[in-house]
Amino acid sequence: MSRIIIACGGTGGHLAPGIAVAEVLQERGHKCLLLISNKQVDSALVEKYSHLDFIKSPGRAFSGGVLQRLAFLASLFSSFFASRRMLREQEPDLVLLFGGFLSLGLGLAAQIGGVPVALHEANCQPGKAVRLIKHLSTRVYLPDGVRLKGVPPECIRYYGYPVRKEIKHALKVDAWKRLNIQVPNKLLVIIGGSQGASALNHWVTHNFGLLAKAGISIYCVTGLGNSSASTIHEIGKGGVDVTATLVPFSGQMGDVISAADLVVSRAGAGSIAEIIRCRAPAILVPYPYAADDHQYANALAHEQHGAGVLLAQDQLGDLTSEVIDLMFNDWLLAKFKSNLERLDRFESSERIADDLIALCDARSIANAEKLERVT
Ligand SMILES: CC(=O)N[C@H]1[C@@H](OP(=O)(O)OP(=O)(O)OC[C@H]2O[C@@H](n3ccc(=O)[nH]c3=O)[C@H](O)[C@@H]2O)O[C@H](CO)[C@@H](O)[C@@H]1O
Repeated sequence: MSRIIIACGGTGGHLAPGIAVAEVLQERGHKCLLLISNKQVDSALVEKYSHLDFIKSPGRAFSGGVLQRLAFLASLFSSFFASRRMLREQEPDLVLLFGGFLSLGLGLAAQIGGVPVALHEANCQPGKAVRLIKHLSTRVYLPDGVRLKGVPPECIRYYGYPVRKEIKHALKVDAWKRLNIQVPNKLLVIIGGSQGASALNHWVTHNFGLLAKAGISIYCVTGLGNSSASTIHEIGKGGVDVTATLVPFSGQMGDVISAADLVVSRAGAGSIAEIIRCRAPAILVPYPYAADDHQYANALAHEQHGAGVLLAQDQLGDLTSEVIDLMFNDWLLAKFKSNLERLDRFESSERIADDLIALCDARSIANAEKLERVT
């Protein structure tokens, strides 16, 4: 049995793949400890995974002015020393880092403590933490076609984004039933990533009247703290009741995405991988302030694969007509769906888990041989 510490908190896009890999490792008899942050979104996401072990760690993102940067450095120190203590107590065979601020302290502590580091980058434009830790890593998992300067090719694996096993493509009617919604004609699903997207939420409230007249119901995941759960009613064609359901957070993202005829989403790597898994044609609106514009790179790759459409946030004025055009274009939707099927990396979690186990085994063998030579 190997012991692996997984740093994956801070945002849903890091935490969800950490959970996906931990579940496979645990099923295979290995022990995982998942490092998460104090953020509300982490607590909401882990709620239903009581069979996994989570531990909260201090840490904050590298951003803002001089004071925030000093606070970041202070939190990096405290996370580094907390990680050193944890490594001594847990004696892991390996640490797996999903990027973000929680990865830095643990990555440095692991490197100094002689514990192998594996690193997963989800985005088509690698993030700061990943660029800093890449030199410490024995293994780096990258999205297809992405290069990371300075990492030897033998350390790189292209295994895709691990999607949690409960996120599955479901029949629309079954998903509607489980979400407890009535859809008289078509359903548009809006997802703003794990934090929600206020620009998309505003677009929903200002455009629902028009969409309802075109026969389009809405299910919108607004983000924690952005609104309370509510349902808005409009009268659609033929006097039917058309609804917009708003929920701040969902623990059923597989059903939410599968329920859609069309999705409008931010372009986080996690949402895109789940949109692919659930075969949902999507219009992606990248968050324009994401570090190094990585969401634009993610959305562009998705569009170039013929699996959806990229719409910049400064073109939100065109979104309503885009939605209405695409929603009733069965030919294009079918084309997107067949390309989505082609893009699915079904076995990402399993391949990463197998590879991590092989790395742990190789380390045990090397350690045993070293011990034999000494004695
Ligand atoms: C603003 C920003 O910089 N976001 C980044 C963040 O993603 P962020 O966490 O914003 O979003 P992602 O789309 O990558 O992932 C969201 C994850 O949260 C889950 N979820 C979301 C809402 C909800 O109500 N319930 C729920 O379970 C989704 O199912 C998914 O697994 O990390 C990703 C991975 O590095 C990046 O690609 C994103 O660009």
